[in-house]
Amino acid sequence: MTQYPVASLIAPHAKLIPVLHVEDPDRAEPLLEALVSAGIKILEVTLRSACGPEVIKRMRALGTDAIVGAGTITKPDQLASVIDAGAEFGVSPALTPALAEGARLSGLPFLPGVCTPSEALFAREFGFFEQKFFPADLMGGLGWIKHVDPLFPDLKFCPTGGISDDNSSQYLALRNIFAVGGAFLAPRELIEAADWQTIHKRGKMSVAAAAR
Ligand SMILES: O=C(O)C(=O)C[C@H](O)[C@H](O)COP(=O)(O)O
Repeated sequence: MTQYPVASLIAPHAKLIPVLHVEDPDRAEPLLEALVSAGIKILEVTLRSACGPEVIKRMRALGTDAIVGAGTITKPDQLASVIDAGAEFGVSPALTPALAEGARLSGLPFLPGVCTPSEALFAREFGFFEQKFFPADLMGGLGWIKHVDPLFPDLKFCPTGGISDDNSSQYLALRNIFAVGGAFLAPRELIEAADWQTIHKRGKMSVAAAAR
């Protein structure tokens, strides 16, 4: 069965994926620099804002070794614009047959959102062995991940929703987790305030907390 790997894009030292909401494209460059210099090597620019593709394009143009993906993909017709912008992977909060088919045809490494065992199997049937578990905190957190591990040993998850420095290392200690994601790594308010120093400082603290 075909796989659309995201985990293989992620170096072993880069297991934190900031989920970014950016409303002003001019924030793209300093935001990327603040995160990369803190040790963050992969990030997800969401399509919650209309300028998401532009932010991705500007981040890619900087030529850092950070891996830049697109998040909040909910419709197949959004795939072309993020691929054009240079997104290296895509993430959805949930999955439909049309989105699964679109993602598969696009060839973009893709992380579909799931939150039940049935959804995990549905995504697997489309060839997605790496999945976003969202919203992790509301749907069972660590317990859910531990329950599904023996049932679906071929699946790996990136929990998102309610992840923080207080629990990231507990999630990352589990065999079937390849990364965790979250807005905590660069909250929207700090991006809007252009507070790059705080984003950088917190990023470094988060990298250290995840390695505990
Ligand atoms: O935007 C998307 O595509 C989503 O699926 C939702 C985000 O991943 C979560 O909202 C992040 O959760 P927090 O870190 O708890 O804020």
